[in-house]
Amino acid sequence: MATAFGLDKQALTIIPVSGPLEGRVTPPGSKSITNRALLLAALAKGTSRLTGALKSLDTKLMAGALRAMGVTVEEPDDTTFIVTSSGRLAPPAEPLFLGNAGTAMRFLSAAVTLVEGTVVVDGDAHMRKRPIGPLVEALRSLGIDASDAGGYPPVTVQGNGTFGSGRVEIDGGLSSQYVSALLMAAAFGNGPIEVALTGSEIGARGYVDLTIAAMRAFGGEVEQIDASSWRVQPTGYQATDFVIEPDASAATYLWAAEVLTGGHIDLGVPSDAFTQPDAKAREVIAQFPNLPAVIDGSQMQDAIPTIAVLAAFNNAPVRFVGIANLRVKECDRVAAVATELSRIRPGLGTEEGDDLIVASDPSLAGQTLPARIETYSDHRIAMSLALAGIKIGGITILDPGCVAKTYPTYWEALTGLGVKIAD
Ligand SMILES: O=C(O)C1=C[C@@H](OP(=O)(O)O)[C@@H](O)[C@H](O)C1
Ligand SMILES: C=C(OP(=O)(O)O)C(=O)O
Repeated sequence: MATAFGLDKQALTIIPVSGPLEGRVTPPGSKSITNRALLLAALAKGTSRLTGALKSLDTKLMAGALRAMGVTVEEPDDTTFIVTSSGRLAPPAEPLFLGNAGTAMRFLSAAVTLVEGTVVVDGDAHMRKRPIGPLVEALRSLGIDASDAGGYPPVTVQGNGTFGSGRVEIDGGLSSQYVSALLMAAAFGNGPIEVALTGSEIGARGYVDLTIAAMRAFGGEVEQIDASSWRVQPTGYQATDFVIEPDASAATYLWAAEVLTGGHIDLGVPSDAFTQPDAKAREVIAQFPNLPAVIDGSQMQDAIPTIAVLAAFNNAPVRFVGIANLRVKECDRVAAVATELSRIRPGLGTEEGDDLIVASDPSLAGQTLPARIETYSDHRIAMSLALAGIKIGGITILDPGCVAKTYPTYWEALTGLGVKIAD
């Protein structure tokens, strides 16, 4: 298959647009929902058909890991996975390699406890800097033989085919994915399992809601006991056909491109149809060029780089709060956004503690400010900073292929809207 536009280039330069961006772009399927559905389908006996799915690096890594554990994952077209499973995961011949896919790494670290045998769950050099200690501790508290490398991947699990029973506590402050991972595996307990948060903080709660909705779609029984605990019944999962909605985080770039250029981009899906947390960004983005002075990013974390770049063109400065865990995403996104905005104009982005402050300047639009943007292997840094290039001349995005993690056709989406991109 031909490489999607720009993925094989070392750098791309965005040519500013003079008018509004108009057109129709449907974002790819949700990464979060696709990787939940792939796992749940693999844990269900029978065949599940997942449509509207994302085909990207993160979902290919999840699918590859499931195949390595004996699950049949077919791909009849660009948006469908057909998953056929015995309902059990077989020991893989080699360590599972999950690149920098946080969902795959965290969800599988818990799910491989259902394998009878030893499984090593590993990622790339970036993933090996993303904490996983709280999840491994939680697994151990259930009596599971699990270890990590000083709180980071690789994770080694000696599974015995079940997930224990009783109550497991987890601090979801660094990542809500730990909570989602435990909830999904908990359907294989020896009895009901209660999953309880220890800290009051838990990234974006909306991701736990997505997990619960996906579990229920695959026949799981999970009830919320109170604001910080859930009970999962030992039902396992049932194969089903499942439709995946478009990715709300991907949509944020299109919503931002729309307001930045005063255009109209039809995503083919109404913004209130999304169930993912980042859909909350739509209301915030709609306030441009009068974004709030303080934006709490805790419930729409992946949208913050997008809104931060938009904020550079806002009428007044914006402080982003509640974003400490952006420091442990694909890269330290607080530092990366501050550094790269300031590469465009010194002082445009600054860090204050874990807050990010964007010193807005509407007159940036129309200027030529050559900058070679480092992307730190982080798709969201590439995709968000590219938005600056729609209004400012001379913006070059290095390693543009990193968008393949979640949005391989991103550059095509922009060119399809009329944005000119040079090698
Ligand atoms: O559960 C999920 O699908 C996700 C949860 C969030 O991560 P954390 O829970 O690590 O904050 C988000 O940033 C990530 O892109 C996807
Ligand atoms: C944080 C992200 O991904 P993950 O944690 O799934 O690697 C993201 O897609 O922005």
